[in-house]
Amino acid sequence: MSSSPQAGSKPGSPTSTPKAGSPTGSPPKSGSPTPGSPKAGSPTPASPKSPSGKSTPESVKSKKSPTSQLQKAIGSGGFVPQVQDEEYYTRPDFIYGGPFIAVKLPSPFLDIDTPRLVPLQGTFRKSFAYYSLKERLPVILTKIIDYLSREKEKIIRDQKATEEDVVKFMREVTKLKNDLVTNKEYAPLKMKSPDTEKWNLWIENQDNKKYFLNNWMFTECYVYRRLKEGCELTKTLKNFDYFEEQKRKAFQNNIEIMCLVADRMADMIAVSEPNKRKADFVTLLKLCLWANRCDLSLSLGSQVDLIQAAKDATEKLRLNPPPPPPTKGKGKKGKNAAPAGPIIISADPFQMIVDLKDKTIADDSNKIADQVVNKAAVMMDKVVAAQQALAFKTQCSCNRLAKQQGMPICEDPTPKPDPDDQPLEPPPPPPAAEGEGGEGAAAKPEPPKIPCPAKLTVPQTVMFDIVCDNAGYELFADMCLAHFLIEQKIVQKIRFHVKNMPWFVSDVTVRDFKFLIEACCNAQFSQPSSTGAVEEDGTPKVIKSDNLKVLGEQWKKYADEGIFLVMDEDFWTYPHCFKEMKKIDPNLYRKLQLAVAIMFKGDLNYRKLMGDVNANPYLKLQASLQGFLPAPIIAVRTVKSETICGLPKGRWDLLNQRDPKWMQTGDYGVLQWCPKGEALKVSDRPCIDYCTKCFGIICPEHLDM
Ligand SMILES: O=P(O)(O)OC[C@@]1(O)O[C@H](CO)[C@@H](O)[C@@H]1O
Repeated sequence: MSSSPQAGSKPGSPTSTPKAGSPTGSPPKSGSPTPGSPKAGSPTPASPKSPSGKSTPESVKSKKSPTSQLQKAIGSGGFVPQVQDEEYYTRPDFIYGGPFIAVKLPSPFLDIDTPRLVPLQGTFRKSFAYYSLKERLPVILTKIIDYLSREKEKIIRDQKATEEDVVKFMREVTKLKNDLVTNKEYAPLKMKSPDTEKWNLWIENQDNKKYFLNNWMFTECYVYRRLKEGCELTKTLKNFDYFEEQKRKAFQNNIEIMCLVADRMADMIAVSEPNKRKADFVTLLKLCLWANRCDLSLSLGSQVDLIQAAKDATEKLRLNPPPPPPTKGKGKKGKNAAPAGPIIISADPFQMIVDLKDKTIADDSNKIADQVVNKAAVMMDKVVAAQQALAFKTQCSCNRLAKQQGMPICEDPTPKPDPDDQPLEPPPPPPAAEGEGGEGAAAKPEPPKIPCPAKLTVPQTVMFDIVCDNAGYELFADMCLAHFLIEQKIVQKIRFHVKNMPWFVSDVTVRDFKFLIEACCNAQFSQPSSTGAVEEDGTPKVIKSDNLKVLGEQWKKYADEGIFLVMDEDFWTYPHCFKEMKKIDPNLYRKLQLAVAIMFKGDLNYRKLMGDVNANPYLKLQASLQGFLPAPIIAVRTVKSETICGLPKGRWDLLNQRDPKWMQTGDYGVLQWCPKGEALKVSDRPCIDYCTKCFGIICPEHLDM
């Protein structure tokens, strides 16, 4: 039997998840034994090749014998189901009076790519989601188990942890991996943490609770949240970052590239005429784009060495040169021709930008540079005007707004002085200042003038936001852009949004942010160039970290002064796409509305912008955002999953013809711009601090707005 659906089977609606795999509509039953379940957790060497040429560990391969037994049972007509598919095919059913026999059930897995506008899911066996859940994520988990076992003593020493806790965490990861590869249902979180109830409710509300059969976004985020829970369940590993060692190595591996960039920064931040300033802005945007290749989750935790990667890419091009552009008409290159591309990819980060020009398949960088500068100038005028006119509304209205919303009014829990304890004689009034009322007039202390966040419609400073992706070189590149925007006086503050837990292997946490600044300050690198840079006399150039240290020192100052602000709001590690932010976290949405523009970095953020569906590649970015318009948006990402928008007509089809897996490699990039942002109005709900630090009298000061 073949489980492949009809080729032309209709995709679901953009919002509805297709009832995966159950043509009858009923969800497949679980709980029956899964033949040939892989032995979870056995740390494993790599083996079979993935679509992108990566290898898979032994422990996640389907075992030969059960699969071939199964193949016998179902006949050889269809594809051989993978381990986690099997329970749907052969559930032992008891026939009254007879033996247990295998019963064929319809498979929930479809042998197709993700249909257009349908959420990315492990259900679609030709998709990167399926491949990622089956091959990538188990390897990432196996590597944690390997690391815990290999470095146990060091972890105990560094984390001041007990051996018992390391073993406990290892067991949790092993169980998680086993649950994933055998496609179990999500287990609720057990450890009481501030977000536990929310997560358990979200799990409860999923139509399909199985790892492969629910939306890829939910499953992946859930796996990273469960990893964190593995640590929360211990006494001594609560703050342990199991990816930290990999992130630190990644920084070291790319230090030469960072030195090269730092050497150019002095020239870029110096006062310059508008054309040069624009060209530098564009260059830095592209640097940020290609730095997104340094993603340790795509490389399954293997180090991404950019110099080596450039050499590999050159070799790949040599073996598989791009076809020449079609000669249409007078031999002009058609607008949508498959890119011819260069034959050498330089390891020099600035040359790389030029070499990869044809791989930047949507490039709004010029528009971004122009419009961010213009919008920032307009905003600067408003901010200055509001400050001069003292136009910020400082009277707290939160009690009124709470009443209006039908919310309970919050009482200040700080104990009030007991009137019975008051001295009988009131203290004499302080002497009135000159000109301040008549004799005996008590000088009322002036309440501090703090703008009420619920009433802010103009930010207190001009801010540019970066929703960060990976630590190490990618964060370094983001900071270079931030530095440029500050030194060129385009904006006054940069808000870096990072994750509050170890996330997708290499995502930035607050600790990584601080580490990068410290590591730049302390860098001590001096080596002959490995990118082929030479002095005038032809001798290899010695690359040094002097300018990198200068950058580090400046960033430290910025961070101390609040000009660089790092924020790790919970929403970034929720399993939700951004179109849901306004409903789930209106305070964060409101904070973002105060930015002059928000740059979203990386593939995962891009997926969240697209609603994690296989988007229409020819629809404009603004329409693809499905209403998520807190401020003008810049999407910067190397393509590592099957969703994209805003391509010129025909481009997606051409790229697909050439290589159906082109969206999985990270070889292509987009720099896209949506200029529209929703205007910020006075809020109809109390401020973000209501009931914690604000009790309707004075709103606390906000440095992030
Ligand atoms: O966000 P990033 O670092 O650019 O990429 C993260 C990534 O490797 O992980 C995601 C999920 O596994 C994929 O979509 C993507 O390939």
